Amino acid sequence: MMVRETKLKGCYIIEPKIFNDSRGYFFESFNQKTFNELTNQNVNFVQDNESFSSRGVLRGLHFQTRDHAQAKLVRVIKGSVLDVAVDIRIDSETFGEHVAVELTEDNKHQLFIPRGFAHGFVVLSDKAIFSYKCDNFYNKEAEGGIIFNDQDLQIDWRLQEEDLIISEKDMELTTFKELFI
Ligand SMILES: Cc1cn([C@H]2C[C@H](O)[C@@H](COP(=O)(O)OP(=O)(O)O[C@H]3O[C@H](C)C(=O)[C@H](O)[C@H]3O)O2)c(=O)[nH]c1=O
Repeated sequence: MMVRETKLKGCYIIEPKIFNDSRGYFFESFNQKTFNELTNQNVNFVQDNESFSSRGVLRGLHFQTRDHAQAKLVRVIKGSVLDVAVDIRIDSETFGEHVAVELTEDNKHQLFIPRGFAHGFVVLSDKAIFSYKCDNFYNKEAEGGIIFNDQDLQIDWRLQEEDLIISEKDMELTTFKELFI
């Protein structure tokens, strides 16, 4: 497993070691000991999620507030997505900055997103199965979000806006500025 920290402190790209042979492939999609050693974290994941989406679906940007904040370890089992993590830790040197990482069934890369981030992704392939681990439970009442095309965040989602498929809920999310004023 290779781990490298992004420009956002505590946010890591993980490249698992893939064992290919004549049957196909094997890799450890998560190993708590290796993960905690290489990322210097002590994360205890409690909930696994999976979503299936078609090309153009954009889920996010979402977070959970205060004690319900979630760290996530995200990956793609089928297809490809552009995964975006936004640093919304108000005391962070990279407050308001984001990383955008292509996660695909071929590269098998994973992104660890610590608590204090907003998260979203857009599907670049025809279909995508997105799988992720959370270190805190879902809490509907604690859900928050930032509109995908926020003018201050300036996220390049790669696809044309007219090709995006976004839920009504996500189209009503607030702006970054409104969150912190
Ligand atoms: C997140 C979640 C949702 N739900 C229920 C609530 C809704 O009835 C249904 C769909 O939820 P939602 O539209 O919020 O799903 P996504 O848009 O994929 O939300 C996720 O999108 C971005 C990418 C994230 O990082 C978050 O994990 C999460 O917010 O599943 C649950 O029962 N448990 C859960 O943990």
